[in-house]
Amino acid sequence: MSQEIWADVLGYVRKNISEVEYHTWFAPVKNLGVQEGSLVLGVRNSFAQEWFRKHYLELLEDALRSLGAQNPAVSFQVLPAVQEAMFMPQDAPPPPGPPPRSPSPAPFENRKSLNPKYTFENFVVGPNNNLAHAAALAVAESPGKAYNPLFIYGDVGLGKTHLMHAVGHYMMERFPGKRIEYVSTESFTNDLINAIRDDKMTLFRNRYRSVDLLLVDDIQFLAGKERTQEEFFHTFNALYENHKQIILSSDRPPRDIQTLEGRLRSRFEWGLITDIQSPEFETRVAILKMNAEHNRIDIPQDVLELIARQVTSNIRELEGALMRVVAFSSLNNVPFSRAVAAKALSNVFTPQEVKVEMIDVLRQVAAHFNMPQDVVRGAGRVREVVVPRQVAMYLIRELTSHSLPEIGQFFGRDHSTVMHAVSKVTEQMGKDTELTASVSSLRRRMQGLDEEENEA
Ligand SMILES: Nc1ncnc2c1ncn2[C@@H]1O[C@H](COP(=O)(O)OP(=O)(O)OP(=O)(O)O)[C@@H](O)[C@H]1O
Repeated sequence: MSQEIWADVLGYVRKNISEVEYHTWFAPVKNLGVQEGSLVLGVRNSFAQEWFRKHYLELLEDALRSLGAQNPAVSFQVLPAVQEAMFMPQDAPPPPGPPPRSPSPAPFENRKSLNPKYTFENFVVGPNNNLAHAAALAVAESPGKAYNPLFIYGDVGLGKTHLMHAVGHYMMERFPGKRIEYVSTESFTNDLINAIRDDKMTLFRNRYRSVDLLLVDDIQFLAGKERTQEEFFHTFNALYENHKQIILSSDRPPRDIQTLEGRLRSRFEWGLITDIQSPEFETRVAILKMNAEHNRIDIPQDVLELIARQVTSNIRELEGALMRVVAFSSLNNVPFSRAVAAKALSNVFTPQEVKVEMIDVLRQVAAHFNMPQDVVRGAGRVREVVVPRQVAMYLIRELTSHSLPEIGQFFGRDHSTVMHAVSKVTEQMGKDTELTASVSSLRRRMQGLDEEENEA
């Protein structure tokens, strides 16, 4: 997780200093993770340590602030000499900026590889995308036979590229040795331009016409490019006639792509056209959950739900929001809660008022005292149970607007029991240090970071 934070920090730094400075100082830094809210950076020697403290501390703190850290803290550690000697560039997190290019024969600089994350296993199926998913799976199982071409369209960030790559991965596993080419329409166009310029058209044609699976992203960008359309038309025909699979993605259906030649449009309609819509709430939560599990982040369901309510249309943004919340909580060293999530996202989205519910309080109190919720809410009369129950009643009274009888009902008691609990805890506050600490930490947790929120 701290790798994401570090990548964001580097992105920020890079925008604010020269390239030379960046490569001299920042490229060799090793991210040692976030410890107690402080970003720990490994540097090569004590000279570098001093230099960072003097020249870059503020910049790094600003970078953390931009990620939501309230009291940004950065510390430096000199790496042991051995580690330094072994400290090869590949140890460093991927630098921000364009992704490294995979080796490709000149003049085709634009060959892209499949993203390892974009597999069928990592794709959450919901009512918004189940047809596209089923079609992609069918194509992966019988390439060139099920639907050819498969045309997937939908708005930005909804999983079109993910599905295309999933077919690629599936085919690679099932049919090793098959040639798979993934290209954006822009890259296809650039390759064509380069091939024409360098007189390498035969190479270009061989490359695209000899594949078993051709994945072309953002085909809407063919609009208005006559020469590219012409070339793509021949590529398409060559592959189609040889029963090779073609999958195209676009932000709109073929009929809405302006200035697309009729013969291409009709070919795009030969196979199956399927769309992906914005995910509904449950699918968004499922996507967040899967993401969290993948990154081994233990984040409560209600926090995921809050994030899913904030970001409704674009899955890339949804994932970004989760990362923001995770970064925020780790940089400020506070546990996840709905209030923390709302705070982390308040710069990006309209702040949501987070109302504390009785059930939230019960859940947190039960977790704090390491006890099942039913027991806290139940009828037990031993002290181990009575204290947490009284604390829960006290905090509900303080943090929600429920009346005494309502709270009583929630616990299956009458209002006088609640009143007694509230005065009992009030009386003990300040005297019983353990209880005081428990109440304060629970309050903090439910209210977000600090007391000032109580007044808000
Ligand atoms: N159903 C899903 N389950 C899990 N992750 C998903 C799903 N749909 C999309 N994503 C994730 O959302 C992000 C954006 O998806 P992707 O890049 O495939 O979108 P796109 O539709 O191709 O967008 P663009 O039009 O910008 O190219 C990716 O990280 C992808 O893994």
